[in-house]
Amino acid sequence: MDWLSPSSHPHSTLSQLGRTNHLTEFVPRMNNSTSTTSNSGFSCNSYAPMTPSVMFHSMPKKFDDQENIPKESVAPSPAHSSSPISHDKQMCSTNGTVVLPAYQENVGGTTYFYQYSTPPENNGETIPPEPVMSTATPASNEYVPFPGKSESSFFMSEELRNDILNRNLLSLLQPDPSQYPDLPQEVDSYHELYPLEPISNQVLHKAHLGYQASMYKATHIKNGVHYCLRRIHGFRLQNTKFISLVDLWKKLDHSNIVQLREVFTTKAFGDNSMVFVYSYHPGSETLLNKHFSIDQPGYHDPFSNDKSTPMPYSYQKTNLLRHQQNNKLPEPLIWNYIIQLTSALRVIHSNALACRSLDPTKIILTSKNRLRLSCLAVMDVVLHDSNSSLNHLALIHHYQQEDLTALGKLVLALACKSTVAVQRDNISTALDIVSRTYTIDLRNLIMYLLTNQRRSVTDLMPMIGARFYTQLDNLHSHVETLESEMCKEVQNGRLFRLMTKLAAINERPDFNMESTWSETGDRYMLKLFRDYVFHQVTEEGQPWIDMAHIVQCLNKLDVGAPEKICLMSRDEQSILVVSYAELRHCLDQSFQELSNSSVLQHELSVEDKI
Ligand SMILES: Nc1ncnc2c1ncn2[C@@H]1O[C@H](COP(=O)(O)OP(=O)(O)OP(=O)(O)O)[C@@H](O)[C@H]1O
Repeated sequence: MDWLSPSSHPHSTLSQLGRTNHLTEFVPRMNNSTSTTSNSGFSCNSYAPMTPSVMFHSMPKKFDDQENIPKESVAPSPAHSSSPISHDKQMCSTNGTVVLPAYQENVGGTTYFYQYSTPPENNGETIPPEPVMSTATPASNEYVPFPGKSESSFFMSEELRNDILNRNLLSLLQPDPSQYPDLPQEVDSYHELYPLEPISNQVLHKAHLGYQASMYKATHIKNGVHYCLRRIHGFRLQNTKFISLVDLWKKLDHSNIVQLREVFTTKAFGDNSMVFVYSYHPGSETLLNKHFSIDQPGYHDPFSNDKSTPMPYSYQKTNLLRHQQNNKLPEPLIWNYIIQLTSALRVIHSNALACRSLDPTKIILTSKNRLRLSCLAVMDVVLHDSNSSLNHLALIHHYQQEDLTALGKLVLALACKSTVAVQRDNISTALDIVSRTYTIDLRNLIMYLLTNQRRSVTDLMPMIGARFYTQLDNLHSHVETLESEMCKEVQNGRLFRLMTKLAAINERPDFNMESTWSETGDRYMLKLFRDYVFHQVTEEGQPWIDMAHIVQCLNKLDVGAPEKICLMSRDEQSILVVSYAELRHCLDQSFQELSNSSVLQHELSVEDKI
């Protein structure tokens, strides 16, 4: 550490400086003498008297950027003289680094210490004070802000950020007790139930299961993780033979499947309910809602024409085709869904299970068209037929074939943007429309799935063909984008830890009953550094906030760069020339001191290691 003091005697030691009347604010640590051995090769204790009116500005560019050095600060003046400290051409080496000789300059009573950025070429005694204000690293290391650099480039993209924040928000939603007075406080190991859809009072609302069902977000009491509960109302358990199937489902972990966590019965809702617990994917919407919802502006099912005004068939078909041309889903999106659906079915079928609920209401989508099957195991439990004469394997094969038929209908419905298109009467028209508006491959896939022959999900792979590569490529690109976004946040996390340490130390009112702890020694330097980083002002005294400066300084502190900066006390009575390496050392020591005394010592020391 090199430091300049306005009113101390040259060549006095640090301890002497600590005692000087003019330096009431700054009390350097005695044991800093080793760390203050400057690796610049000149005496860290050198200083010269100056008047408080020294032309020092805390604007970093004035010290970092030679181009921007204020002329009045360095221009020769009557009070301006320079005197080399070291005329020795031989360079000093500290900690293995070669350091250049330094010289000092007196500007208006303040002594500045400079270091040559290149070795002096002449053998002369006096080294001219040419590269002025170079107290630090070579200019090539300097941050030069370029106009196009916006603050957002320090953080993840707005779109991704909003997506994550939105999902966090949804995860944290709490129910309003007055709105849902009947909701139990606790259901088995879960609490904070929040309905994911309006609770219907119509008993047969969920007729496809034969039972009423409702969905809730809930929090696990012990681990705080959010889950999705699917409650089947009024379900009386007849036997427990399905348990082996539930165990198989629980083991199924796949990116296109909402994982089943557990199944239990409960009377917490005031009836006999069966509850299926799944992973929670905030912000999901069903495939039905996304592509077939009449709530969407401009959507109407082209196949559901007004039966009261019958029209000629040819007219209907022309209308359908016209509608299709304007509203059809892009074919790559349909193949994207097909790949994800077949991927899920493939893993389900290969585990001797069947989905049995391949329906647009039971497929959920999250951002970037991520698709998941969301209602697995429910059919196996609710419609479990323990008296069936067919053996289990034969039943599963039968259900798997039904899955493939359901897949064919689903793809046809997507291609026609109509759930009515898959009704028996409409299928041939729908297929005709698909042939006219999509590739033959899509039609062949649908035809294959809707035939009565024995089919297998693996047979679909050749039909998908090279589209797998496109999908894979898109995924890789997406992963790379996310990784680069994450990189920024990793850097931000690193700086956050650094700032946490700084904030824990700076202006600490008392530590171990020592009221001046944070105002003295290492901590005082850190306080001045905090001002240097965050409290810059312009010459007119206006706040000067530059994210690039803040990030750059913190990064240099983090790596302990050898570069030196000038820190000035607020009363302009003390100026320190100190390297980031020394500041880093101060930070580590001070934080160590704090964490050693902390009641949460363990956590802090873990944090410190990061
Ligand atoms: N695992 C999950 N995580 C988050 N949200 C989910 C999850 N599963 C379903 N949802 C959401 O819960 C809501 C209700 O889902 P559900 O499966 O009951 O669909 P639905 O359209 O209401 O079907 P139904 O016609 O059977 O009522 C939907 O908005 C869906 O997006």
